[in-house]
Amino acid sequence: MIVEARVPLKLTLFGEHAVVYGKPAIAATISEFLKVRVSPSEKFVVVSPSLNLKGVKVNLDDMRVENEQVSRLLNYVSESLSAVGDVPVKIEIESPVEPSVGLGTSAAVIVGTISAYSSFLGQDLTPMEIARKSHEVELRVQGIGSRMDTYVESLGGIILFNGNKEERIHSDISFVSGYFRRSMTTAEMLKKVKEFKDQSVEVFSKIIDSIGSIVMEAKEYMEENKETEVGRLMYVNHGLLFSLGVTVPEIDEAVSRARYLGIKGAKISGGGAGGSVIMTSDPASGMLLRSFGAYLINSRFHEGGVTVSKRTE
Ligand SMILES: Nc1ncnc2c1ncn2[C@@H]1O[C@H](COP(=O)(O)OP(=O)(O)OP(=O)(O)O)[C@@H](O)[C@H]1O
Ligand SMILES: C[C@@](O)(CCO)CC(=O)[O-]
Ligand SMILES: [Mg+2]
Repeated sequence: MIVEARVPLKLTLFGEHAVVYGKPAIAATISEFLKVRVSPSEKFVVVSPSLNLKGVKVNLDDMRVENEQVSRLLNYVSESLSAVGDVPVKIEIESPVEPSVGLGTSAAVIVGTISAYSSFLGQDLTPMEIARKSHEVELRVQGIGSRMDTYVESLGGIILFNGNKEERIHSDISFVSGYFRRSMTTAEMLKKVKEFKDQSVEVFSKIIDSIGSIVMEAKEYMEENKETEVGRLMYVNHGLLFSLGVTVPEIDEAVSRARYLGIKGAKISGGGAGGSVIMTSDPASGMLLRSFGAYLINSRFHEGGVTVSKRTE
């Protein structure tokens, strides 16, 4: 039997980083999907072409990979497998984007592996059970992190995370999005933000309080389809992420240029240090992102979360 999980990637519309410290945030699943296939095997095997591994040392006695960097990269997969079972399987991961681009690829690998492997073993988990298990794994691997990415990709939709509640939002506002290469992973950026917090407790607290206020205001405007107001808050949210040290020059320049060109809103999206940028939908948005060398993605909202299909060989 082969089991395939199809996981929508996500955009963070508002509130990244502040959400890790208990503030609200809004994330949405989009029409780009990472697939995880599980099939029978005598040993655990992981195949993931988009990881683009170079310079890997292999122990030829048992063909074991001996490389700390590789084991770190595969941590999300291996921890997800051990959270579910110990029957050896082959895992194939097919991603539409490069790893670590601010689109919740880490969460997608976890949600996909947990969904497909549990279904392969005959355990039928509900979307909420998948979300909870996936969050535990992401937190274990990263050390710091909120439930936002794993939950939104398990449950699907545009979701406001507020305290311990998830609230679905409906909005007709659409965004254009692209990504740049990143200089560090979300896990590394989360440590940097934590250092900021430890160095300037009061300033940090005011910044994340402001981000929290932006999120709650943006939620109302999103539901009322007020694009101009949503866009204005995107620029403010971006400015606060700049203050936290999460942005990079190419994204700051693209966001600043977007404002100069009259695009209603633009901001970085996700963990930062490069990664994704979102802009309100405007013919100039796609052109601008392309001119800065971003890879455009399909950011149309997708309603559903992870889905699983089974077929016999
Ligand atoms: N195709 C893949 N195959 C295997 N592992 C992957 C794949 N894509 C991502 N990963 C894992 O996820 C890690 C990237 O996670 P990271 O949180 O930095 O990026 P992201 O989830 O895309 O961004 P964000 O958290 O900001 O949304 C990689 O280092 C790797 O361990
Ligand atoms: C930066 C962050 O807020 C979003 C990453 O997609 C991290 C998290 O919520 O765990
Ligand atoms: Mg991630």
